[in-house]
Amino acid sequence: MNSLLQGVNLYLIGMMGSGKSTVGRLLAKHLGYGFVDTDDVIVQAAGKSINQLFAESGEAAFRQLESDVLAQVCAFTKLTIATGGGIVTRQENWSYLHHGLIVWLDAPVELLYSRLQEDTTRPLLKDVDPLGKLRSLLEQRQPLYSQADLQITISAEETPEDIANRVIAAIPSVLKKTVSH
Ligand SMILES: Nc1ncnc2c1ncn2[C@@H]1O[C@H](COP(=O)(O)OP(=O)(O)O)[C@@H](O)[C@H]1O
Ligand SMILES: O=C(O)C1=C[C@@H](OP(=O)(O)O)[C@@H](O)[C@H](O)C1
Repeated sequence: MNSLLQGVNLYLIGMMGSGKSTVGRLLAKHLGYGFVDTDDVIVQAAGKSINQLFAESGEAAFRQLESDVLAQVCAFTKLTIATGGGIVTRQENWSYLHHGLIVWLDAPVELLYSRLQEDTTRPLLKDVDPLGKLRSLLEQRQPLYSQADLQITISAEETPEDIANRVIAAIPSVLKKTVSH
């Protein structure tokens, strides 16, 4: 385990497609941590896909489930947690996120779009203009994502392993900052 983190959870935030689940799994392995994807927990608990939940119960109901899952996950330590892209939009979620170290995977919308073009599992992208939708979501959420402890700006050339290594390398500097505040 990364002794500097001392079991503190790592929360990955960022837009859909930024790589939270992919990089999160690698980070968990590197840190000797468990891995949780809040979307997966919601799907398992509800017995429905995210698309079904949005269609049948609406986004507000999904957001409530998301907050419930986050609250439960926070009770554990030694976890890397890939959150859903919209988790930052509820103020109450921030008190949970701040239990751990918050890492923002910041990827350009064009890269998100290229990764999610063929994807049918993100209900918010079922839009006549999915690229425009990604742009407007990022514009709304950027001030929220920027409240993360650590911002990792991602380029198209980087592999998930490169990004995970960069997060690990940056952790000591963030911990120092947190202590000196
Ligand atoms: N660094 C990367 N390079 C290439 N493809 C990636 C990278 N990170 C993620 N992907 C791909 O992009 C898509 C979205 O990644 P995912 O981890 O599900 O993002 P998120 O959890 O943030 O929505 C997946 O198909 C994944 O394989
Ligand atoms: O950005 C969002 O509001 C959402 C992102 C998705 O998670 P990922 O960021 O893991 O794709 C999922 O929670 C849902 O489709 C809503």
